Amino acid sequence: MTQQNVVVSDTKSGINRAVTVAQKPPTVPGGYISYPRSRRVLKNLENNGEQRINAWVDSMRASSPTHAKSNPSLAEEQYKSWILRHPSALDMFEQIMDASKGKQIVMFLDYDGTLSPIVDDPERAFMSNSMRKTVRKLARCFPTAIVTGRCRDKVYNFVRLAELYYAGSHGMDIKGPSKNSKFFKGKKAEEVLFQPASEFLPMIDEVYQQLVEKTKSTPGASVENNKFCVSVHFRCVDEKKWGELAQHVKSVLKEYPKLRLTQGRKVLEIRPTIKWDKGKALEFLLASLGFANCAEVFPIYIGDDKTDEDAFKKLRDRGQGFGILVSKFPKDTSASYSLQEPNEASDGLSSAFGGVETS
Ligand SMILES: O=P(O)(O)OC[C@H]1O[C@H](O[C@H]2O[C@H](CO)[C@@H](O)[C@H](O)[C@H]2O)[C@H](O)[C@@H](O)[C@@H]1O
Repeated sequence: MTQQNVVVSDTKSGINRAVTVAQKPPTVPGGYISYPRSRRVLKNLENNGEQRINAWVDSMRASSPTHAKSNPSLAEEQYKSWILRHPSALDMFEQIMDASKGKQIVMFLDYDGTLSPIVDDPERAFMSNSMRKTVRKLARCFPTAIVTGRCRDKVYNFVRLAELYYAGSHGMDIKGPSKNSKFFKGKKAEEVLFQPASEFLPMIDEVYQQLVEKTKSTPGASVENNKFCVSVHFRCVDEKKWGELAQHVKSVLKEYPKLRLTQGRKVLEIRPTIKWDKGKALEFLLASLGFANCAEVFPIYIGDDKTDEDAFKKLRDRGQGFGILVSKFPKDTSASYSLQEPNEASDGLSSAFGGVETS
């Protein structure tokens, strides 16, 4: 990423600033466990071509709950051993609170699959009122950010809380709350707008149009324009057609070496090749809040899919705070803890932080 691509009102936040590891992760059972992660970034399609697309389709099949259900006893065994390594955040509440004592908690929340349940129609992934209440409560206590693959405006329309930070398009579109946020008053934090991929906008629009055209012939496929990235949805496509749809995506992308593919839940996401992801967005937001080199911060990131792993990993590398993966099924993850579903996340957050005194 070059300096001229950056639009940032907080020049002190240091996008490229090194962050020191100031503290060890909490030593509770199931704390940071290092797992070899399957490669999820399908980069440079021209070179990696066929095999990678096939590997992605295979991995999507393998991680589909339908396949887990085909061998329930094996699935149960695997889950038991996984949950020992990634215990429920609800059960570990006291340990988590102990580890965060005396530190400033900063909350990072993914949207789809974390704050809202996964549904077939991405336009109808609404957040419940009780979840909104919980997030509002959280934001009164801690700086809170939504970090999502969605376009920032769209996710704002779902969440409708002005007091939050929003990092849309996988962190390529970050906007902070207005200056009257309580976390700005007399503090180091500054208002922020950050769009490191703005030069890609025309290219993304072009690719979006082409993908819409190319995928028309695949029943159930849909394409979503997330401003700095594009999602091609597989959820409503017959599994037998996944390979074909992935080939369509590949055929469009081969003309755009400056774009790359990542994988989410039954979705392929097309985004600029800049070195930016949810982990970098987390780091950027911490720096914007004045916590770049601070040992007294305790970031908590809750997310459900592969793109959230960059943030989980960032926390592990910083040795601060922890990640919570929302999943009913065992997944290779750098998160420390787990929650089963968005409802659990709502209940957990509400009971965990509902009574916490604001600083
Ligand atoms: O980073 P996230 O907030 O998790 O966003 C990632 C993608 O989420 C959305 O897709 C997912 O949720 C849809 C609605 O429940 C579901 O239909 C789809 O299968 C999931 O992949 C969103 O529509 C995508 O654009 C985001 O990239």
